[in-house]
Amino acid sequence: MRHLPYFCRGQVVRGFGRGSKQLGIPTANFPEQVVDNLPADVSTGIYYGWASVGSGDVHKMVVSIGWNPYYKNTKKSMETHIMHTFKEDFYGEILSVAIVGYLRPEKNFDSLESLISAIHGDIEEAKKRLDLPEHLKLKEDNFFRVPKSKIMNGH
Ligand SMILES: Cc1cc2nc3c(=O)[nH]c(=O)nc-3n(C[C@H](O)[C@H](O)[C@H](O)COP(=O)(O)O)c2cc1C
Ligand SMILES: Nc1ncnc2c1ncn2[C@@H]1O[C@H](COP(=O)(O)OP(=O)(O)O)[C@@H](O)[C@H]1O
Ligand SMILES: [Mg+2]
Repeated sequence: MRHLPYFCRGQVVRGFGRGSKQLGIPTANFPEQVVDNLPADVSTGIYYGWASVGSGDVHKMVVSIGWNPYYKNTKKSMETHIMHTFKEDFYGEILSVAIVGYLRPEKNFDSLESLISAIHGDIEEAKKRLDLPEHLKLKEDNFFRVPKSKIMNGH
């Protein structure tokens, strides 16, 4: 993982519509170009880090990169679940993410319930690890400040 932390930004697009919301775990999907531009050594798997929507606050996140073996996708995807309750959907907005650590490879599961509980496990582990000082400092990275400073609002 030579490339971590890895910073990237992109527009939130519609996913495969399988409704991860039905699992209680919505994931904001990046467009194909963002996924195709990932460095070769950012392998598929489950990662954690920080994310912000537009010029909003920076929150903890988990991100899944790969082919979702449980669903046997044919196209590689990069999907971010943000540990925050948003008032509404944010399709079309710019999502900024800083991937700071790796959790595990993508896996297949015998049931939807076991996929869901694995993801909940990832979320808990990510929350813990992101409280480490080495990770907390990335929350304050200038990467997350740039979009804010560009918004002039007439002043
Ligand atoms: C933290 C996290 C871990 C995940 N792990 C796996 C996994 O191990 N195997 C898998 O097939 N899908 C995994 N997924 C992806 C889900 O299957 C995916 O979110 C679901 O297919 C819904 O996608 P949608 O955005 O197209 O609705 C993971 C997603 C997240 C957020
Ligand atoms: N905490 C959150 N993390 C990620 N996306 C969220 C969150 N809350 C609301 N959303 C919205 O839910 C959408 C993703 O839901 P999902 O069921 O995965 O649909 P899709 O298949 O279109 O990606 C995101 O694009 C975003 O607009
Ligand atoms: Mg999604």
